Amino acid sequence: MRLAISSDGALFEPTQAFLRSCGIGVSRSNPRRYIADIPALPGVTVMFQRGADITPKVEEGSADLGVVGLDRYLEMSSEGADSGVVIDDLDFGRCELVLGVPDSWVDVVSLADLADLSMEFRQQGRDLRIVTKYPRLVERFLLRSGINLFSLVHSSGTLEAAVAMGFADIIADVSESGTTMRENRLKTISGGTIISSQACLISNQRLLSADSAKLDRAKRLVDVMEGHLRSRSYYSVTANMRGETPEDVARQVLEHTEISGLRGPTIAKVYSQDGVGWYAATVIIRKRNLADAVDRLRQAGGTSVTVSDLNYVFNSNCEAQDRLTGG
Ligand SMILES: Nc1ncnc2c1ncn2[C@@H]1O[C@H](COP(=O)(O)OP(=O)(O)OP(=O)(O)O)[C@@H](O)[C@H]1O
Ligand SMILES: O=P(O)(O)OC[C@H]1O[C@H](OP(=O)(O)OP(=O)(O)O)[C@H](O)[C@@H]1O
Repeated sequence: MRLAISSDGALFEPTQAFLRSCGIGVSRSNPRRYIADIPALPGVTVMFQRGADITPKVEEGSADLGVVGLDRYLEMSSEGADSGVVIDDLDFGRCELVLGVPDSWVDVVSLADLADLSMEFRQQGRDLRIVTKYPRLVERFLLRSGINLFSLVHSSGTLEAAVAMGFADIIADVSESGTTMRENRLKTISGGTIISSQACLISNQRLLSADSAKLDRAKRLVDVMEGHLRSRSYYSVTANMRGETPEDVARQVLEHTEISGLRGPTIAKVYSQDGVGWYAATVIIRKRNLADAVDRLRQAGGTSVTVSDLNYVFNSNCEAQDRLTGG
C-alpha cells in the first residue's frame, strides 16, 4: 500500500510530524531517498512527491493514498476520476487561497470594487491579469462572484513578485500569516477569500476496492489517524472524591452533565492513609469544557484534579475506513 506525501514545501515537515504524532512515523534512511517505510505499519511504502504531483499520482494509480492540501486536491482532481477525500481535515497546513491586490490601489477594498476595476480595464482595451497556481478554483470563484472580465496567468511559485515584475495586475495565492503578501506590498480585500484549506488524506477508491490486502493496510492507517485526531478534542480528567460507595460518587458526578464524560465516570477506590472513603473518578471531557468541568468537580467535592492529554480515542467503528473505497 503506497502513501504519497510531500517531498518539500509547506507540508513536508508537518506531514511527518503528524504521522509521528499518530504513532506511525516515517523511517527514511537518507533525506535524498524518496521511498521510505513506516515501521509500525509493515506493508506500507511512503513515497515522497512534489505537492503538485500527489493528486495526479493517486488518480493515475501510482499511489493508493496521498496527503495533500485540500486546495490542491480541489484544483487538480479530475471529474469522474477514482479519487476521493478520506479525511478532510488532518489538523495542519491551514491556509487560505486569497486574492491579493497592490497596496497602492487605495480605492479597491472589496470584490465589488474589483469588479468595477475589471470593467474599467476592459474599457481601456485590456484584461485584469490574475497570476495563480489555482486557475480552476480562481475562475469558478470569480465567475460566481460576477467578475467576468479577466485573464489568468500561470506561474508555479513566488507569485507575490508577479505584480512588481509587471506580468500580472493581481494575484490569487495561498496565505497563512499574511507576511509574504505584506512584504510584497499586496493586500487582501473583503470577500476575496476563495477557499479555506488544510491538509487532507485522499485515496484511489478503485485500487483499494480491488485489493483486500491493500485495503486492510489502508484501514489500519486511517484508523490510527482518525483515533488520534479525535483524541485532540478531549482530556482525561481524574478527581479524588469522598463517598460511602462507588455508586454514591458516581451519582454525585452524573448530577452534572459537564462532568459526566463520554459515557459516564469510571470510579476506582483510593486506598488512603487516613482510612476515609476516597474514590478516584475519571471522565473524558471536551477540551473546551475544561474550566466548567473543574468547577463542577470542585462543587461535587472533588480534589487533586489531574488532567491528561489522550493519544487516541477509538469509537466502535472508524468512519474514515468506509470512505477509503467511496462507501
Ligand atoms: N504558508 C503556508 N502555510 C500553511 N500551509 C500552506 C502554506 N503554503 C502552502 N500551504 C499548503 O501546503 C500545500 C503545498 O504548498 P506548497 O506551496 O508548499 O507546494 P509544494 O508542496 O512546494 O508543491 P510544489 O513543490 O509542487 O510546488 C498547499 O496545497 C497549501 O494547502
Ligand atoms: O502568508 P504567509 O505565512 O507568508 O505564507 C504564504 C506563502 O507560503 C507559500 O509559499 P511557499 O513558501 O510554500 O513557496 P511557494 O511560493 O513556492 O509556493 C505561499 O505560496 C505563499 O507565498
